[in-house]
Amino acid sequence: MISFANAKINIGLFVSRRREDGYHDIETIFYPVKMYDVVEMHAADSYSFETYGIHIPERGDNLCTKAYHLLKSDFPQIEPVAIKLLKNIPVGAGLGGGSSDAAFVLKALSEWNKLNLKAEELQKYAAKLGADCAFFVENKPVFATGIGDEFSEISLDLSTYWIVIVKPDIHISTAEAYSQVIPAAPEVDLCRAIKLPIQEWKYYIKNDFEFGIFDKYPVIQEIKHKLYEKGALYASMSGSGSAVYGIFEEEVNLDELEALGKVFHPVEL
Ligand SMILES: C[C@](O)(CO)[C@H](O)COP(=O)(O)OP(=O)(O)OC[C@H]1O[C@@H](n2ccc(N)nc2=O)[C@H](O)[C@@H]1O
Ligand SMILES: Nc1ncnc2c1ncn2[C@@H]1O[C@H](COP(=O)(O)OP(=O)(O)OP(=O)(O)O)[C@@H](O)[C@H]1O
Repeated sequence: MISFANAKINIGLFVSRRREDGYHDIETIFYPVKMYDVVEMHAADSYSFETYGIHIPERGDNLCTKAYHLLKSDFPQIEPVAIKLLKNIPVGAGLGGGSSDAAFVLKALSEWNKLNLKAEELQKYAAKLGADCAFFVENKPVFATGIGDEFSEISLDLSTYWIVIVKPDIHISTAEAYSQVIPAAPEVDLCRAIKLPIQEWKYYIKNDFEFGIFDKYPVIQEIKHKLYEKGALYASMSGSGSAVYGIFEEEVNLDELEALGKVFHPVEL
């Protein structure tokens, strides 16, 4: 079984409160983008996991492996599988790649083993693997609250725009990024702001991580400025960075940006 695990961008991100458990309450909009990791699953005698493509810095088990064991602990009937992951989504980028891989493993295991798990059940498992992970179960544009795992659907379609993602050679740890934000009540109602024309978003929709991250890594801010110079209607860092996206009315030449980071053009498969 092959799954194509897509990335996400955050449109606006307010960090409102530090919780007792060390996590933070946030308000953000998650929007799926057409940039994919490939997760291949084969029947096997015992569980195994291999990665190809972009190198993933080791930090314990891969999220795909954690997803497999998490579901297997509740459903012992799950057959062993060999998972091969082709990693294309940059890591430490704020694009949610690892979370997406894990969510797609949960969905594939449920389907393959005919567990018939509903979206809400899969979301509960996903939330145990990472705050971002639950979003990828339904994978639709949503307004997210809580630690980023409570959703209300929104109507937002950017399919007629040209989205570009620029990833500088900087790996940002999500935990470290959160530790440097001072939480504050959101200044703006994101659900209302998102209904404004896109060229007005820049006046209202901001990402609270940008302030601290731009200070530490000025090149990320430079990328954002360049995207505006090139005509972006809206540009922002995604999640805790380091990737920055731009939303354009139409395709433009961004060769100049290659000097600052790798330029990705999300496309239909
Ligand atoms: C920055 C975002 O990408 C925005 O969508 C997410 O909030 C990050 O979600 P994620 O990568 O799935 O995060 P996790 O793997 O669950 O957590 C990594 C670390 O980030 C911090 N963290 C994460 C999410 C959150 N709402 N508050 C936090 O403080 C915690 O220190 C946690 O130990
Ligand atoms: N399948 C995976 N893909 C990517 N990273 C993984 C995976 N499994 C485990 N990880 C670990 O997660 C780390 C990346 O997580 P991190 O939250 O910092 O960044 P991210 O990929 O940009 O995601 P996010 O958008 O959630 O911030 C990696 O350094 C790696 O140690």
